[in-house]
Amino acid sequence: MSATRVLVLNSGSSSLKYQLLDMRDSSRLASGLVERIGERSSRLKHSPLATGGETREQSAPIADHDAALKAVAEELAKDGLGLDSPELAAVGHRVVHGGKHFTRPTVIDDAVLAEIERLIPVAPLHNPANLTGIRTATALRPDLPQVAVFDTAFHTTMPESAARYAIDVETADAHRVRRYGFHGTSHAFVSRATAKLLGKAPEEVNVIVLHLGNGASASAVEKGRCVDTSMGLTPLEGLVMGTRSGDADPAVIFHLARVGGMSIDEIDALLNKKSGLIGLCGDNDMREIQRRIDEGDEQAKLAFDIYIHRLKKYIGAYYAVLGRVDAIAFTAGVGENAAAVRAAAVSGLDALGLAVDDGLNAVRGDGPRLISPSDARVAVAVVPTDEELEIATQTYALVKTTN
Ligand SMILES: Nc1ncnc2c1ncn2[C@@H]1O[C@H](COP(=O)(O)OP(=O)(O)O)[C@@H](O)[C@H]1O
Ligand SMILES: CC(=O)OP(=O)(O)O
Ligand SMILES: [Mg+2]
Repeated sequence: MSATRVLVLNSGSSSLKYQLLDMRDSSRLASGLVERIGERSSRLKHSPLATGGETREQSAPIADHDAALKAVAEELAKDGLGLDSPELAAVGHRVVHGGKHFTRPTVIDDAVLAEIERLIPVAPLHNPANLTGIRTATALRPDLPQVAVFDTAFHTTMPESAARYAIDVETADAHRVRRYGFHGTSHAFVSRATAKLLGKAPEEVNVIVLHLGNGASASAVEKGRCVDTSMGLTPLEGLVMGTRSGDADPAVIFHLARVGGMSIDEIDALLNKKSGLIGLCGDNDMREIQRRIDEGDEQAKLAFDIYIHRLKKYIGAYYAVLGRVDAIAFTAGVGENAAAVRAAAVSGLDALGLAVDDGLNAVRGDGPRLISPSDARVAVAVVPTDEELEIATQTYALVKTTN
């Protein structure tokens, strides 16, 4: 097969991230981002890496994900990398919710589309955007395989003891209420990269992965297989996130409805969009929170402390789930960049063999690196995630064999 390029689309609720890769050597030909889709201040940033050209930016209202992808296709075409290229082998789509049955990357057909659509109620921020990306890409290149790579796939190995909520089994099964987990492509990629950093095979190590981006989740990976993860039926459960509350007593919802007079939709928006760091201190960007803490802002400090407290609880919980831990890996925007978060998350955990070396932790770098003292019992590592590369790799492996 001569076509060796894969376009990867990662559609978020208000953003579209994309990369075009050549799978002969996994090199990036172009990458970019459309932000604030649906707002008046939308922005497209496109880096034509293959031509070595300057990054191009444009600000103009982009109404929805359909318009966003069409604008991206135009940018790619300017560099001779348009969707009409015969060198394009497939489009790989990040699909956030794949339910229980999609355990691997899947070529999208009508039945797959219908299933992704059926799952919208449990991924209302993500699956609609993913569907638009798929439909628009299909319209632009109907002959091309469109592949879905599911955030939930890596977590389908969780045992029932971790995947089930302790609620009435009949009701739960009737409505498919169970813990699915998300960010799986990242947890899979990072747990493998962590094993490699330790000079081991994935089957030889137990790793706790902390994916701390705007959305955040932890996972316990035993010998390469996920055995627990912090997100559940939806990406709302678990850690404190940029705008999501993470764990809260479910009775908070009844209370806000009965006593606070809020509707279910209002509570949904409150917990998903107006909680977490932004709800606690008005900022969801860890850089801004750290700047405010440095200036003595107590509200920002409390938000940080709540974020860290939750993170520590999950480290302890997954330590217990795994029994033996070889490494803890920090990844995504906060995990890769915020040294203060990493230091605070493991502080006081010496009895568990966990510590960071302040010098190593402060060093900024691009690749996977250890930040624990050389004699530490458990390795603590910073392992940059690359969801786009992982999606492209899985997509290309699938179309190479089916074409
Ligand atoms: N240099 C930095 N220091 C601290 N936090 C950072 C830094 N750069 C990015 N972040 C954090 O990373 C977040 C974005 O992470 P990312 O993994 O890109 O999220 P997402 O994929 O959910 O958009 C930002 O909201 C910010 O909190
Ligand atoms: C599932 C999820 O939370 O994704 P993101 O971090 O991209 O919002
Ligand atoms: Mg992300």
